Amino acid sequence: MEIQFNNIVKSYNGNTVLSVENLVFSQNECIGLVGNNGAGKTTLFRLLLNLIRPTQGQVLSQGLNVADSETWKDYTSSYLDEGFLIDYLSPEEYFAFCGQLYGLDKKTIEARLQPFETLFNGEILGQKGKFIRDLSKGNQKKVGIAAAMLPQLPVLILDEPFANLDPSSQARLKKLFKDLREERNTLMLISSHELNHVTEMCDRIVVVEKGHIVRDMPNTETVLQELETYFSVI
Ligand SMILES: Nc1ncnc2c1ncn2[C@@H]1O[C@H](COP(=O)(O)OP(=O)(O)OP(=O)(O)O)[C@@H](O)[C@H]1O
Repeated sequence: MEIQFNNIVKSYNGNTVLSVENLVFSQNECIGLVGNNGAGKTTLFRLLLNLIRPTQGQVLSQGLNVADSETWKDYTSSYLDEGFLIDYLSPEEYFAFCGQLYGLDKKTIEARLQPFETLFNGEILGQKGKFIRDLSKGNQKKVGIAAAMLPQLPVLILDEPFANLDPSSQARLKKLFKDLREERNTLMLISSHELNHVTEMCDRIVVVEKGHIVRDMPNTETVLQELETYFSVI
């Protein structure tokens, strides 16, 4: 799997919010995208998922422009925000809906949700009469992440997966991500404001600042300190 940002510019009313000359994400990499509010992280994800079109340039997934080809949808799953959910469904119904898209039967869906049991903490499944709209923000996020991980596709994109989660849930989610990476080859792209989470689980850190990639580095022992210094002084 390879995703490439090729001379990308995204502007709104002449105001450039993202400008990326060349950025490549490759097979099996776990990339942590960090940056302050408004840096351009979500914009980068939205371009990659063809939710918005670049003003200039192309995002290529396996060499094909995501704006022209549908092929990337076969191997890419994502959860950016609650807009991905269907509020009037129960979590079970939503998982069934998402599973069916990928041809998963009921048993397989149940089996694949099993590892999420501790993360769900008895608050997601089996809640009679509770729909997604009735869940807390954190629990809605858990539903969205689990649904994105359900089809076990080679590319997984998650925007701020740790935000709104309590500390135990964050630790449980990290464990799920680590297990996923040990079990299968996945190109994982996650954004986070929480530097310690990304440095704990990613092998490459990309820093976005005011629409530009200002750092792109392998995760080494000194990276967390470097990032903390960087974010405390900019
Ligand atoms: N539809 C739009 N019209 C105008 N400006 C936009 C639009 N969408 C995004 N922007 C701007 O693009 C910039 C980047 O936003 P983006 O959501 O990508 O940041 P982010 O790094 O994800 O921030 P956060 O950490 O706060 O989620 C921001 O200045 C935002 O206001």
